[in-house]
Amino acid sequence: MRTSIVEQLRTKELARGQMAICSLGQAGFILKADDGTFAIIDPYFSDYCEQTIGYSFKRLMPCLVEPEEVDEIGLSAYLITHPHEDHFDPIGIRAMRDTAFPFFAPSSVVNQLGELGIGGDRCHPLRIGDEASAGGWRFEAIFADHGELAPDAVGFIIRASGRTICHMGDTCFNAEEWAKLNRRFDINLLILPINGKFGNMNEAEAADTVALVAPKKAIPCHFWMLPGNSGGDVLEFLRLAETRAPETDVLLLTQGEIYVLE
Ligand SMILES: Nc1ccn([C@@H]2O[C@@H]3COP(=O)(O)O[C@H]3[C@H]2O)c(=O)n1
Repeated sequence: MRTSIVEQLRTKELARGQMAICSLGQAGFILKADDGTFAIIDPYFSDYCEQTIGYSFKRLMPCLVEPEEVDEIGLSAYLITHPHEDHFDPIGIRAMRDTAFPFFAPSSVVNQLGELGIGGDRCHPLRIGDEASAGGWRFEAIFADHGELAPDAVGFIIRASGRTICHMGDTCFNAEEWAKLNRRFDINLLILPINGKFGNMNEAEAADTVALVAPKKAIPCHFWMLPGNSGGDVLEFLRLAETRAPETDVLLLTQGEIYVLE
């Protein structure tokens, strides 16, 4: 029998300075730090999008990690970039039994967490520029522009194991803001959308983003999950990013793949 992804992550030995990154599909990732602690960002566990929007948002890839399995690893933090169904999954959150970890998210999400009965003491509303921490993890909410669809959307700088990750959330292209990220942070890994839908960057804009932010490594996301809201030509992204950002190592993760960031 195949070892579950959560068990693979739980037993993964990390040397000092390493961080494990596991893609859950769409914009979801589980992160493990070198002290053995975990954070999760934007996991889409259920079929909530299909239930609320219809078949154009039916998930094409099965859920690889159940919320109940995430309970077993004892999260340090749960991050949500904005309230859309494929990033903030109330079915998945309701299924979790672990009530010890805090949520970090924009106010619109925190309000909805309240409606799910998740108390204010566990919820930390963040606006662009706000910083927070949980155990050995440090977070900063950064610029994202998802337009009127999600006016308080954010991205996140995530720090642990001495590494700096940037998850851009859902956002359009903004050269000025990306140059600011480059000036402010030495980013080990950039995670960015390439789907080109609902205002998000497409593959060419995402490749330009990698060039402007100049991270050491980059991973595309938001493709191959929901027919109406994934997309983006991933091969074209890889080709363009390799040409336009030759200093950056651009990686393609399968859903469920665990990558160890050095
Ligand atoms: N018919 C639709 C189409 C889209 N949507 C939501 O719009 C969001 C745009 O960006 P996203 O965050 O990737 O998720 C989309 C849907 O939640 C929606 O709620 N109904």
